[in-house]
Amino acid sequence: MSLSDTIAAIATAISPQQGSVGIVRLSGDRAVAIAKTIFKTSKRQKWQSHRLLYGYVRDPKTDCLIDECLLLLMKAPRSFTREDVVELHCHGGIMAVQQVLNLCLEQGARLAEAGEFSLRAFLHGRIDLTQAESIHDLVGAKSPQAAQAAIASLRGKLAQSLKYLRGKCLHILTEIEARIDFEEDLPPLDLGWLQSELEAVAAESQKILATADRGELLRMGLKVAIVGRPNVGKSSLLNAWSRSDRAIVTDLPGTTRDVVDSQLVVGGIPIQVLDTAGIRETEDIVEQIGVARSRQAALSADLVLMVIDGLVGWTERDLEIFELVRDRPVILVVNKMDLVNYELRITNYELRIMNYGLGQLPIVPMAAALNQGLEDLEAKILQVIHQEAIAAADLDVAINQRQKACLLRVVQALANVQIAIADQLPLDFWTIDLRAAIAAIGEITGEEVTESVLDQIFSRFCIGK
Ligand SMILES: Nc1nc2c(c(=O)[nH]1)N(C=O)[C@@H](CNc1ccc(C(=O)N[C@@H](CCC(=O)O)C(=O)O)cc1)CN2
Ligand SMILES: Nc1nc2c(ncn2[C@@H]2O[C@H](COP(=O)(O)OP(=O)(O)OP(=O)(O)O)[C@@H](O)[C@H]2O)c(=O)[nH]1
Ligand SMILES: [K+]
Ligand SMILES: [Mg+2]
Repeated sequence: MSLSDTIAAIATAISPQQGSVGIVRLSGDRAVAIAKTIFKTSKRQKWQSHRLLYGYVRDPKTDCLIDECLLLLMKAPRSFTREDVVELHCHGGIMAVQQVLNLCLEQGARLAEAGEFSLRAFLHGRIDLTQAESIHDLVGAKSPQAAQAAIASLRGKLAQSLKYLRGKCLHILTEIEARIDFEEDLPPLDLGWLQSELEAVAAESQKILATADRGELLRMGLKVAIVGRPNVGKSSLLNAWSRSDRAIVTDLPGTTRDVVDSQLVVGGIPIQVLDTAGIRETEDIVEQIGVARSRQAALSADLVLMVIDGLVGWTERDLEIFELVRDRPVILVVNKMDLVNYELRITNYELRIMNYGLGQLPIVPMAAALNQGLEDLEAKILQVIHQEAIAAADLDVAINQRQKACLLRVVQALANVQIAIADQLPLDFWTIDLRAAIAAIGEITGEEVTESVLDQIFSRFCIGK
C-alpha cells in the first residue's frame, strides 16, 4: 500500500435503486488531473478549492455519457486527508457510482483500502488515533448516546485529556533527568511535588478508565435472550417490546421454531433481543432443532429473560430451564399478569422462588399481550447491568478496549515509579517506568504506535472511510 498513490472509492452506502446521491471520492496528487479527464463542466465554472462544480461525467474512451454530477474540490492541505480531494456527487443506486469509480480507476487511481482515507488523515496529522477510531464508532453507532460519545472523541476530547497527561509525565521526566545529568548544579528534587504530580496523572487516568465499561456497552450493546416453556408469551414480549409483529404469535405451543431477533435501544444501550423456541421435550424434528437453538441463544446471551406463565405459576419444567441458564444474569418475567390477582401472585412467587433456592432473582410482572410492564422490565435490565455506575462516569467520551489496555499499562507504570521512589532505587529506574507510561499514552494517541496496530485499527473500517 503506497501513500503516494491517488486513491478512489465510493464513500456512501450503495444499494440498488436506493439513496438519492452517491459519492465517489478521490484523494492524492493526481485527483484533480484524473477528475478533469472524466468530468466536463461549462467554461464559466472555475476549478477552485471548496467550490461545487456542475457538469457531466463521460467515458473518455467512448464519449459515452455516464452521469450528471456535482463535483467538490478540496485542495491540499484544506481537506480531510490533507491531500487534494475530489468528490463526485453522482446519482444514487449502484450503476452511476460504480461506473464513475471504474473510470477513476481506469484513469490511474487505485481502489482505496479499508479505512485508507482516515489513515491518511491520521498519518498527515489532521487527526490523532483516538479521533480516527471515533470515526469508525460514529459510523457504527447504534444509539444516540453511542453517537454522542463518538462525536466527543472526534472533536478531540479524549485526545486533549491524553495530551495533558503526556505533558505532565514529560515534565516530571525532564525534572528527574536533569538530576541525573547535572546533579551538582540543581536544587534537589521536590519529592512532595513529584508524588502529587504522579498521583494527579494516575487519578486522571483512572477517571478515563472508568468510561471503559460504558464504552463497551455503547459499542457492543447487549445480547438478551428470551427463553421459557412453550406458550408463556415470549414472542408476545418481543413484539410488544419492539412495537412490531416481528414474531408469529398463536395460542399453539411450539409456534416459534427459529431464533427471531430485533434491535432495540434501552437507556442508550443497543440491545439485540432474541426470541426463541419454547423449550420442551418433543418428537418433532424441526422443533427439536429449534429447542437446541434456544439453549444456544440462552448460553451465549449477556442477559436472559426467563418467562413464566403467571396463571400457571412456577413448575418443575421452569426449574429445568432455569438450571440451564442460571450461570448467566437472569431476570424472571412473570407474564400474563392480567389473568391473575396481582398482589397475591407476586407474593406467592417470591415465596416459592425462595423455596427453590433461586435467591435474589429479579422479578418483573408483565402482561406482554397488553404491552404492560415494559418500563419495569427496562428499569430492571439497567439495574442488573449496573447502569448507574455507567451513567455516573462524568466524561462524555467512552474509551474502547484497546485504549483501556493501554491506560491500564499507564497506571501500572506510574505505580512502578512510586515503588521505585519508595524503595529509593537509582533515578534511572524512575525514568524507565515513566517512559513506559509515556509510551503507553503515545500508543493510544498514535504518537508511538506500531504498523500492525494501525493495520488492525484501520482494516476494520469500511472502504471509502
Ligand atoms: N461530502 C462530504 N461530507 C462529509 C465528509 C466528507 O469527506 N465529504 N466528511 C468526512 O469525514 C465528514 C465531515 N468531515 C470533514 C472533516 C474535515 C474536512 C476538511 O476538509 N478539513 C480541512 C479544511 C477545514 C476548513 O476549511 O476549515 C482541514 O481540516 O484542514 C472535511 C470534512 C462528514 N461529511
Ligand atoms: N392474557 C394474556 N395472554 C397472553 C399474554 N402474553 C401472551 N399471551 C397469549 O399466550 C399465547 C402464546 O403467546 P406466544 O407469544 O406465542 O408464546 P410463546 O412463548 O412465544 O410460545 P412458543 O413460541 O410456542 O414457545 C398467545 O395466545 C398469546 O396471545 C399476556 O400477557 N396475557
Ligand atoms: K405460542
Ligand atoms: Mg414464540
